[in-house]
Amino acid sequence: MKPLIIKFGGVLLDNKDVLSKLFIVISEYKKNFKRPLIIVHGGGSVVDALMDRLSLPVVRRNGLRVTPADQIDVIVGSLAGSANTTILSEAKKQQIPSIGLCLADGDSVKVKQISEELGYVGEALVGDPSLINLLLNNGYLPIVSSIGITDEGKMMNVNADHAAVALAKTLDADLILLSDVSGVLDGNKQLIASLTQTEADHLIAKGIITDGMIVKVNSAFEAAKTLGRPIDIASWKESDKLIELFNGKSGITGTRIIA
Ligand SMILES: Nc1ncnc2c1ncn2[C@@H]1O[C@H](COP(=O)(O)OP(=O)(O)O)[C@@H](O)[C@H]1O
Ligand SMILES: CC(=O)N[C@@H](CCC(=O)OP(=O)(O)O)C(=O)O
Repeated sequence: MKPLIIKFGGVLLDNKDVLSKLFIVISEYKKNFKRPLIIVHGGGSVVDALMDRLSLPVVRRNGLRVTPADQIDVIVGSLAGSANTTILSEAKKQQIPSIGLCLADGDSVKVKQISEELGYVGEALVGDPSLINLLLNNGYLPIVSSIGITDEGKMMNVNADHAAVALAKTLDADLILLSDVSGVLDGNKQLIASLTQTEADHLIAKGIITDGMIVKVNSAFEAAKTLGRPIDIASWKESDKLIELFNGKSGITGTRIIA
């Protein structure tokens, strides 16, 4: 059975109760279904809060955080440090054997600087599956932050949806993108059950899909095309539906992205 990557981030990391509930579901899933799981996480809102406390500016271009040299250390501390360890703590509470990693560990996802303008922001590329497969074969749950390192040894901030897609390609894994919304919403804030690239392009052009959701939808199409299967975007809030979602059942919840 293919491994499953569950990606989450955003305000979930500020919400310990919901994060705890999600880990109860993950623990149940691990006990009942022998499928290897991997978590990839972001934590953009945790970084935003830290930037605010440090009076550092937050600038995003096309959904990506501009990351100057004087911010990369605090972003690494926030994502690969506190966000990663917060998630690890929830796994430990559920007695799930787990390990905190970043994209550079085992060269699992390769990273290349995107442009001088964006600063220390990395493009996520297919890497080496060996380390994560070794951990999965030994029963560990890898919890991977979206911090990477270039071949030249520069730390990079990677959008966590991009990171999750690159890791899914590396491991030939299934992928679910969990967020703080029930899925992709239309102009009347109603959930869209499934989306093709043409429909999505139209909603982006009309300004109905904006900001981080543009990155998420485009990442999902990229993954769906390469992996040859649909990708679900759903909410981490709907814990009662997640097991079925993890098992690939359609029409349960969220938006199904179809290449
Ligand atoms: N059409 C849309 N449907 C749903 N969410 C949207 C849409 N357009 C923009 N968004 C915004 O995208 C956000 C999710 O993207 P993002 O904040 O990057 O999520 P995450 O942190 O989970 O990766 C939602 O909270 C919402 O504010
Ligand atoms: C380059 C870039 O934009 N990096 C993101 C990484 C975190 C992330 O993607 O977090 P979510 O999954 O919560 O959105 C950032 O700094 O916010």
